[in-house]
Amino acid sequence: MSGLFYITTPIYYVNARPHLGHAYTTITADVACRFHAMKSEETYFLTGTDEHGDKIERAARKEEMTPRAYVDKISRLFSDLWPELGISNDQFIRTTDPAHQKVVLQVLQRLYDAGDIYFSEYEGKYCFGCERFYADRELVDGKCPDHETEPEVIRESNYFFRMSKYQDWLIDHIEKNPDFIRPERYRNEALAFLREPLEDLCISRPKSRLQWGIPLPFDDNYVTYVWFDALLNYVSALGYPDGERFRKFWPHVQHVTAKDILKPHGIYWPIMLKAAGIPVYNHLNVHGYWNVGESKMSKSIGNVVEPLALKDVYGLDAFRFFLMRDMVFGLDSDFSEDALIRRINSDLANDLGNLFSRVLSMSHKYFGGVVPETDPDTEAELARLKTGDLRANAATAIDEFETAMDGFAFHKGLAAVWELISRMNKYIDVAAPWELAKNKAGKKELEAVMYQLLEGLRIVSGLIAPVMPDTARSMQKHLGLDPDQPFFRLSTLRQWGTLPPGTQLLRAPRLFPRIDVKKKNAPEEAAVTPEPDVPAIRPQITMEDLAKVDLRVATVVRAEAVPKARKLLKLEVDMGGETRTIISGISGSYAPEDLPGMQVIVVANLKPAKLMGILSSGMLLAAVDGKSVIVGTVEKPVRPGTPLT
Ligand SMILES: Nc1ncnc2c1ncn2[C@@H]1O[C@H](COP(=O)(O)OP(=O)(O)OP(=O)(O)O)[C@@H](O)[C@H]1O
Ligand SMILES: [Zn+2]
Repeated sequence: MSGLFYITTPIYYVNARPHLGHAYTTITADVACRFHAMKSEETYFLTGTDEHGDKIERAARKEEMTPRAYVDKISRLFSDLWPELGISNDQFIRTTDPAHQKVVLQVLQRLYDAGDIYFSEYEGKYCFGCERFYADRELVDGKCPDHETEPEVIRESNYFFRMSKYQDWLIDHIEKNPDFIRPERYRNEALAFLREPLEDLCISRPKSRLQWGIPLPFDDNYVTYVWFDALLNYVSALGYPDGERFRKFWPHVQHVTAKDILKPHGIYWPIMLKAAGIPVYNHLNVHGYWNVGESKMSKSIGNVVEPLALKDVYGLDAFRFFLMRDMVFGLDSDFSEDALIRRINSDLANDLGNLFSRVLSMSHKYFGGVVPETDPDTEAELARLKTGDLRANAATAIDEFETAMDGFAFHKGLAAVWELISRMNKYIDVAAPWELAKNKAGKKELEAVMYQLLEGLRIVSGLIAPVMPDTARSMQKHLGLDPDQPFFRLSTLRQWGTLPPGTQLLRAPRLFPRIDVKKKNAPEEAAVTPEPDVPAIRPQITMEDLAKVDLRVATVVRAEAVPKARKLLKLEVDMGGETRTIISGISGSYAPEDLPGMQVIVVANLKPAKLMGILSSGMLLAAVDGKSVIVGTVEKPVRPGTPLT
């Protein structure tokens, strides 16, 4: 463990107000930061705004403001939003900050002196919407792929950064450091890009065309264009080159971005760092897009969702939980309010909320709201007998959570916690405390059962803290713990038996009110269980009908995306004695790397069919709940090929 952690978000371009996409990236960084604090690391969290360029000049003109007044206004929309979303950033940087501009000048001058920046005339196809030149091969039918307009041919003299010189170095670096860009699909994308010769990067604009930028230190007729200005924020914020914070945190840096800026972060930035003699970052963590229907949520398209509006209706923690749980980090995800409501009702109101209030209510009923004594022998005996071993389940959940969160697989980290919650819910049903309470002889067992459940809740409350800090604090408070003490530390969570017997518990709260799907916008006050709509049961069949279907357990060996298909994955599964290819429409809910090793249930005698030109021999069983698809599996590992009867 390094003991230090530095995380950054992209600096957002201030030509429009923030939307859910920006909120997602920033919440992601916040969750990662809080998680590392749980590991007792010292953390530093940077976000900010990118404030130069002609899109901003134009946006300001449209509002009849000076660029300065305009960027002040929009930047404030971002900096004011973050506290509302529970973002714990240590610094908010603006590329118009004088200290930042000074660093940009220093680095540019150094690279110019070293011969890595040169002056050259350039003729090219320029898209004014994108503010960049396009190579012919990047155009679609001769048009800009984003704006669908034909770029104009313009001739210009400009300054260029000699990126080509560092191409081989970068390929080697990415190959030697498999986690440098993650998840893997983006590493592969970066490597694929580097298979083509890397062109030098145009880094300036003549002042005649753009004034709103940092003037080049070696030529006053030009201003810096985009990347040197923007990317250097990650070091200038730390007081590069001599700042104490730079020395301390830079060796531990991780960046987070969406895939739209993979190229600048995965290619330009490491090369800029290398050329400037600054150590290269540790990890670039890249996520996909929130889509609305078929399109990326984006301010240019105008299909944006306001994060504050959702937070105000559904509550901050529920909103943060939904974003972290529903998106597989790295893949695209469809946003819908219905999906958000489903998550709140099932995972939060039902699974977690009910568990918490059930356990607290029973503790009040049986022990007057005081944490009971317990003894290890009874606990061990219970685990052996019938009820399952919550202590072992909790240890597994913590390990899986830690591994997943370290690797930015937030959805998996939360799934591990919900697995523990589900085991605790089952534990109550099996242990049936209400039966034990009926006679005196059951007292010791009852105490042990309730103690384990309370201890399990303490652990759950700690594990959810990075994603749902307010709920975590509330749970801790109700468990009689001082929420200001470092109970969220992973090391404390690992110590089974930390909750002191004799602690006074508070009355059970309602952590998450169910949302009435019909009334939607208002969280409902009462009612606990009814589930959202499920399809009607189909007509009856006989045993003979059933016997026709051959269901087998199979183990996934390999999984990959099917090119050009949005929802399909190609799986190789081990059926015991034979390996089959199965195409399955689960890519919206699973990343290929999630699947190898997972045991699935396959309809083994389904007639093979071709999907996207690939023969699929069999079908995976899965629960389809709206847009989320959950693969059916077996409760314990079994031999591949085992039939289900
Ligand atoms: N749909 C989205 N899903 C996830 N993240 C997004 C989304 N849109 C924006 N972001 C976040 O914001 C960053 C880009 O910000 P930008 O200001 O360019 O937003 P935008 O709405 O995509 O703008 P534009 O429509 O002009 O491309 C991304 O790298 C990502 O961090
Ligand atoms: Zn364009």
